[in-house]
Amino acid sequence: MSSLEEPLGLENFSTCDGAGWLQRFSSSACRPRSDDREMDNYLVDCRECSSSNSCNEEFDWERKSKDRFARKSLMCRTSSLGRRRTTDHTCNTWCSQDHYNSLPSDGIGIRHLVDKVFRSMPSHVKVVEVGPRDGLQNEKIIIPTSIKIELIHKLTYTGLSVIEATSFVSPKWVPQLADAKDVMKGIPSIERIHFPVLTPNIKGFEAAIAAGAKDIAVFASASEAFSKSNINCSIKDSLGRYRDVTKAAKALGVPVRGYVSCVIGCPIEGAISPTKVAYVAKQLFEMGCFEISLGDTIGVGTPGTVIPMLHAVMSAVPVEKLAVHFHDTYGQSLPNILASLQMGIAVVDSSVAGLGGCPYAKGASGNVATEDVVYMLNGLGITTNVDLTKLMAAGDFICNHLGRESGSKTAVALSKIGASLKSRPRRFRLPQTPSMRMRQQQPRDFRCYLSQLPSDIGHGVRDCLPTPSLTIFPRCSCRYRNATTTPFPMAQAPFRHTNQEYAYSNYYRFPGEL
Ligand SMILES: CC(C)(COP(=O)([O-])OP(=O)([O-])OC[C@H]1O[C@@H](n2cnc3c(N)ncnc32)[C@H](O)[C@@H]1OP(=O)([O-])[O-])[C@@H](O)C(=O)NCCC(=O)NCCSC(=O)C[C@@](C)(O)CC(=O)[O-]
Repeated sequence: MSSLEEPLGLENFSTCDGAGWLQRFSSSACRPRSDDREMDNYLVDCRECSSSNSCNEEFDWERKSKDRFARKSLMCRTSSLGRRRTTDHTCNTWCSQDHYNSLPSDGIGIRHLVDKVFRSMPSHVKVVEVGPRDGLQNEKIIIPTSIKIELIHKLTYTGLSVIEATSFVSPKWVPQLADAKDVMKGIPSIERIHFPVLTPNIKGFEAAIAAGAKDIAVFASASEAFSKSNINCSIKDSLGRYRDVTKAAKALGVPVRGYVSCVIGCPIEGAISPTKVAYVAKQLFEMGCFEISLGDTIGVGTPGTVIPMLHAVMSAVPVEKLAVHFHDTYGQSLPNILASLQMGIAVVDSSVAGLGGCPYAKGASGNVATEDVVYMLNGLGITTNVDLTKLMAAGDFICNHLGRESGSKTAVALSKIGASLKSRPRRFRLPQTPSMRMRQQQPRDFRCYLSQLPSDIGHGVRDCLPTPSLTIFPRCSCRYRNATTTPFPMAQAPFRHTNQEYAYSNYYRFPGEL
């Protein structure tokens, strides 16, 4: 038995039916037993401590940070209009990275406080967007290729550096992604963004390369039963196939990402041993995958089961090569991500608007929503380079098409706040000039300004450069014309509330005469 296969003592989960289902994945076995005196004493101590004055010192930092927070939001609500940031930004203030850059005056920032509590958190997290692939693969009604391409385009404006585009799998198995080749044709060529595609075998790999893929991913499972139902072969056979794929990819200099699915539980087998996960992850890593994404495919994990799994995998694969991929079936994704970050993981997979589910994992809900991940990371002062407003616009787009509400709590909450702010009278004064006209003589500034506009509108205007003019009229309506004065289709549409604010806050920053 190799060291990888040595038991960690966690694989003896009992298998049970019905109500026992949840227990199969819980870590209740790790909780203190009621007869554990030491633990009882500890709990009593904590309770006393939290209600006694003697502990004031320990909790002082917490109170101070609350005070600062309250002061800051008050400042935001009352600050005058001549400043760069407009006042009415309650929701933006909460969720933007800027909030964490403007630290409290005594120099102790939120990031510092976060560091004190969560010691080994990364300062930057790479968010891997899997919405166009994992998010859409389970949709029953076939989504037009043009919509998939448009979604990818919208995601490219958000700052994401990895957007998983599609899969080159059998169309009989996943009909939704039968248009993989056509999707690839519509993907923009942007240096800084990677668009990996899933390939289950050498046939898929060849098709992906022929379609122009520059990054690929292979997907194995830690569950024997799931491997058979998902890719119709055993774990051993799948690893054999992936060796061929990684070899072929290496010859072409194509980077390969490896997935391990069912890292906590399997819809057929139940709980999965961390040692099995570590074994499959190690195999993928050794065959040349540059990153291993650990997928809780059916979303049954909690920090209590995720931590031991990560612990086992980290003994086989360096932590900087690991990513986590959570589905949100039981609402545990964010705590699981937080636990993973604390263990040093700095790559998180997620899906815009929480789209998703695996066709071969019944009951698996969507991936954790990218908006929720970015909101949490912003809150922790961890950078992602992802623009939440643009992300929400991409989420709105696909949700409108699918005719359903976003699966992101952040997106739902922020759009509700946006809607209620819209109905309130505006607090800020408009600029002195009744209209601002930016002409071509300032092409650089103009472009810079446009790049800050909401992506769908900014993109359209950029298309008609170098001869556009842009006029922002009071009352926050925005119109575009090109040189031939053809009205731009988006021109008539007034900005949505959040976008209005966005445009105005940037207006104050815009250099040059207006
Ligand atoms: C692996 C196979 C192809 C085996 O499928 P199979 O039926 O065993 O394969 P086969 O070799 O017997 O071929 C059957 C037919 O499929 C064709 N074929 C064979 N390969 C390909 C290919 N690459 N692309 C297109 N066509 C292909 C092949 O040419 C043949 O066509 P026919 O002669 O009948 O006309 C199939 O089982 C399959 O496509 N499975 C993919 C299922 C899938 O995509 N599942 C969702 C992935 S999500 C996941 O795994 C979890 C993850 C990654 O998201 C992480 C997480 O959430 O935790």
